[in-house]
Amino acid sequence: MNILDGGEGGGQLVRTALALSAVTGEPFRMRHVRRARANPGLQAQHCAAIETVAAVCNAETGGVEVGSESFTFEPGEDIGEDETAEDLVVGGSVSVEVGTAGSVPLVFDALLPVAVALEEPFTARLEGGTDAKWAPPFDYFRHVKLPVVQEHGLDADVTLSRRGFYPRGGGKAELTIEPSTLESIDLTERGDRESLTAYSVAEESMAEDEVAERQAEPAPEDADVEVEYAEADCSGSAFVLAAEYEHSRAGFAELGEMGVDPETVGENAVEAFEAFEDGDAAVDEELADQLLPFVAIAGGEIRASEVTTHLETNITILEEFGYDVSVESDGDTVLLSA
Ligand SMILES: Nc1ncnc2c1ncn2[C@@H]1O[C@H](COP(=O)(O)OP(=O)(O)OP(=O)(O)O)[C@@H](O)[C@H]1O
Repeated sequence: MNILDGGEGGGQLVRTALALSAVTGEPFRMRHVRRARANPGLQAQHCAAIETVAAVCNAETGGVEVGSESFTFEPGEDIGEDETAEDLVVGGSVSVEVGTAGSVPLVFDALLPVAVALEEPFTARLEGGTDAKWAPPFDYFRHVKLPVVQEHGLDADVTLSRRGFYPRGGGKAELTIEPSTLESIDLTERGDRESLTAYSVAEESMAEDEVAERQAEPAPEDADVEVEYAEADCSGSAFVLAAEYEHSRAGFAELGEMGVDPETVGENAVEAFEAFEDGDAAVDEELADQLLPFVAIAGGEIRASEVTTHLETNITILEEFGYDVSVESDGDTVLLSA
């Protein structure tokens, strides 16, 4: 069994380990889960990711509860003697409640790479936060990350039936992954920008104050603007600026917050977008760390703006599963290759 140390990073190490364990069939124990965080151990969102990925590969799990700093994950509980790792990953579906506003897109992140090991389609129905803090808002997942992996051969589809904001959550979304073969992920040049779309969403009671329109006000003039007011269990808002380039994509997301003007929410995302366009990275910082497991599995090269701690710690987990990802400085950018 692979013994992993989760102490140097956050929940992303849990998600990466789950995906790779399901893909390789290699069981693992993770110790010191989120040890340096103010609330160490597994949180509801991580337990939901474990439950979801366990369902797709028939895994036996141990120590999975909120606050636990050590857990085990063993794919293929019922595996027969003459079966191989590929037989572990089964099709079907699972319904999981993340609870309150725990992030649904982060649970999807853990499941998405497992498509490369599937024999039959698998659907995960999740309930929780669709637009939660410290996580990709739903429109980032749907309009930035998912298209990138789809363009590289991953067959998956997502639908949203209800938004869920902090603190109540209650959002509902479903991800279906199909058996897929990934192509090498080569994202080293952006090329010219082909489109820019601002997705601005707010809970319906905020329409009176035109929150979604005001978030989108600072968007560049050439951006298409999509404003949405959604029914949800509590108020909340999100803004995502999604850029599509000749060879790549990038997204810049902000959540609305009490005491912060909607215009400032939009401005923060626009500033991040402008800084990105001033540099030479091919993908935004968050996408770089989220694509790493795909680069490890399929090979390829990504040009990112810098080595974030998310990238560094994620690479250590990939290495534990036998994947080799190198990081090389190249002028003002870094090249991640496998
Ligand atoms: N604004 C954003 N846009 C896109 N992705 C984001 C954004 N904010 C965070 N993310 C992504 O969310 C993930 C957060 O991972 P991280 O390990 O920090 O979170 P976690 O599972 O909530 O655990 P922890 O609380 O331990 O940090 C990362 O993959 C990061 O790229």
